Amino acid sequence: MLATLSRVKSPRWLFPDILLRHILAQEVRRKPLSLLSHSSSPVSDAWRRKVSGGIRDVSTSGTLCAKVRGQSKKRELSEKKLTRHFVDHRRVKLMAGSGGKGVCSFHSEPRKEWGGPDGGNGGDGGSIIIKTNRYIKSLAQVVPVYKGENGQSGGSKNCYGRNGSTTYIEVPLGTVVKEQGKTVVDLSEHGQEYLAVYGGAGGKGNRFFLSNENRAPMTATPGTEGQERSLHLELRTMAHAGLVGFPNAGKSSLLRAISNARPAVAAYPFTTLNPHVGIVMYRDHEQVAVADIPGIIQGAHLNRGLGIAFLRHIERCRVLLFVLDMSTTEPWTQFKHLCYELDQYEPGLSQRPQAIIANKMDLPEARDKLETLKSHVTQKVIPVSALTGRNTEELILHLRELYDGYLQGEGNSGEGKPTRW
Ligand SMILES: Nc1nc2c(ncn2[C@@H]2O[C@H](COP(=O)(O)OP(=O)(O)OP(=O)(O)O)[C@@H](O)[C@H]2O)c(=O)[nH]1
Ligand SMILES: [Mg+2]
Repeated sequence: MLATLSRVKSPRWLFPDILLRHILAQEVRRKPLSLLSHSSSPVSDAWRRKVSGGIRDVSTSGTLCAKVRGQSKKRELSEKKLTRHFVDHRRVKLMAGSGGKGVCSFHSEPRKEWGGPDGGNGGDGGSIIIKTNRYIKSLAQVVPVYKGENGQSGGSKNCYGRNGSTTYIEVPLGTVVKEQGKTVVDLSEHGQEYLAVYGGAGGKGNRFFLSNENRAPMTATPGTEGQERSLHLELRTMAHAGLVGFPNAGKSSLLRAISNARPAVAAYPFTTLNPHVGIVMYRDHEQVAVADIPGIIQGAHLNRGLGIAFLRHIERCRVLLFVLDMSTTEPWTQFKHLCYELDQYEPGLSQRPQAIIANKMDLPEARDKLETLKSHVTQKVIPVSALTGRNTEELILHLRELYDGYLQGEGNSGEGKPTRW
């Protein structure tokens, strides 16, 4: 091709650059690199360098030219970072928009002496609505103060002011709205709305006051102030089952073993600082949500350790899985302490349908204690090893039994029913 070009001695400018680049690229692909460098082509080296500027001589394959990207897998947030992102309670001040003021004006037109009143009403202030969204997982995006949009003032020529638009505060499923310590509403369904503050009514223009007695009213009223409220939003994680245990008992390891959740695991207490929810999948497509919460210690209700405030996250769990570390001296005492702390948070909380998970059964010291533990408790004890995954099937099956029992029993009453995931 290049030979042809040289033979006809066509001036370079006859070929647009783009065409020449294409021709040279074809040539480059066809010839081996060694030949290209010693090519006897009449095309000058400088020109060749120019037209092949954008062409890679060595590789013309798309894969090698492509930008090298890192793995597309989303990086997991560390527990410390997650603590910054995961906010489970917020105090908010809500101020609805005020109504726009009504206007006093009279129609004026040439040769129309008595036009009459034509002042329009003001628009209503915007209300503020709290709405649940299942795709939001924390209250982090909720800001401390919300101010609704004010209604616009009315105008002359009977123009009404525009209403202030409604402000929506999106919150996760399971948000409880409290005012002065009392629960106002429990938002547990996707798309559920709670009208928290009403916008003020728009004022009336003087046209509104026109009557047979008063043909030229001068009265126009200002809009009323929007409602104001201080509310406390509290998130209670929605899960069917909750893992309860002392720090280091292996709750997070267990959740990793039975579900797709990836909470951090480490050999020191209080690794988990935020609740994590994992979904256990069954063959019939049933899904059971299991929540891993921070560890509880003896005296947690006196604010020892991390306290028990995070127990709000298992308040909605209908099934409790007590995870005991079988390598400790007296796992059954741990169980008693756990029940006591739960009852301190909410009397009767420890009485929910439950099972005891005897974890770390791979350790030799654990095996001897299993029978003693069984003799101390009446509940079903499931020996497992979260580390090796041994006997987790029994746990998964028993969890399903507890879940089905809940669905047939009190679950059908509807009250406090956790969402299906
Ligand atoms: N040998 C053995 N070690 C385990 C087992 N399960 C968990 N561990 C270890 O116990 C340590 C604590 O495990 P975690 O899953 O972080 O415990 P946790 O209960 O979530 O702890 P906190 O988040 O602090 O409450 C880790 O070093 C785990 O590797 C088990 O079945 N066998
Ligand atoms: Mg943990």
